[in-house]
Amino acid sequence: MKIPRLTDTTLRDGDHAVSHSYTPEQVRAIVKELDEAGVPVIEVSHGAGLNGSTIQQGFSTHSEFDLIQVAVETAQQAKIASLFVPGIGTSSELRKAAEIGISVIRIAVHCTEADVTEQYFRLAKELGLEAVGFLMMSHSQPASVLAEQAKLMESYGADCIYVVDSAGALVQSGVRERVSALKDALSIDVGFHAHNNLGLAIGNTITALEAGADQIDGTLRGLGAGAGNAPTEILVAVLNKMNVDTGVNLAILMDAAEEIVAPLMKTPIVVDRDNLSSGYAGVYNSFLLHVRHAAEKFGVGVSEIMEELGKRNAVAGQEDWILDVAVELAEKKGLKV
Ligand SMILES: C[C@H](O)CC(=O)C(=O)O
Ligand SMILES: [Mn+2]
Repeated sequence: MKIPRLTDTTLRDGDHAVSHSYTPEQVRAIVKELDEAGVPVIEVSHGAGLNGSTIQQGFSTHSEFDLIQVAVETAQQAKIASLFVPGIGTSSELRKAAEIGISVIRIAVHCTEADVTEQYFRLAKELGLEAVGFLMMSHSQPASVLAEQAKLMESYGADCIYVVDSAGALVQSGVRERVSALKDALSIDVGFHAHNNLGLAIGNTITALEAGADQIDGTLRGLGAGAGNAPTEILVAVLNKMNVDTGVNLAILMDAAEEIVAPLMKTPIVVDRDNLSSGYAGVYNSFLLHVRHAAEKFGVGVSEIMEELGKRNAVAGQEDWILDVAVELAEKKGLKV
């Protein structure tokens, strides 16, 4: 197995889990440790990507550009990345992040919408950025469709394409099929981004590497949307045991996870009924907190809402469906709405 490039997204995927409340001091502390540990890429931005601080996606406590600035100033060796979702972010935010000093932009779309990314890949290359394609909700399409979408992004100038298990819905055979299909179709790197809704984030990430993935994601303590991601410190420990030396210092990661990130978590990230029902139904992890609020407001179950959203194949940007489903379920039960 080749040595993968590791991206830590505690300060982006984890932003969902802390309800977009990261402070400059927290960003400085986490970047310092990840950088000293030798993590090559650190992703920092609103959980929904640049310009994500909105009523729909959740307002940030601090300007993401201030947080990105802190990260760029703190990192000595690590590249700083940001996420970009067309339709949430615009070219001006992409330019601003490049001016601040990010080196990598990860352009994320639903896995059938690659065609809307062309202008942003072109702009990213014009700005001298490494450009990574993020095919979100990759469980929802067969490997052949993902390969077609990935080839489109490659033609636009992408340097790597990720299979993104946004719902944590993939089992290992599904990971293997998708990563292998992209490896066969592309001449650029392939990555994998896991969520842990079925308790498979580590296993799926190792399966992705065995299928040829070149890049993988993790978050300290697994701090990410919903059921969280593959914990970076566990990934490095497992890879060490497999004699795959990422060059990342495990002890520093373990201390950072234990002493900096864990205290930020209001509740530990576990695969509870909410997260399991979400992954089982194939619902986007960043819907979780919105679904919990709607379930409480209308007196219906989280898992009931998740099951219905899964049936409707809700995708990023359709957070408004959460309220519709909650109201319909409450009305069916004869509850006051
Ligand atoms: C915008 C999403 O949070 C990107 C991501 O991390 C995922 O789809 O998973
Ligand atoms: Mn994610």
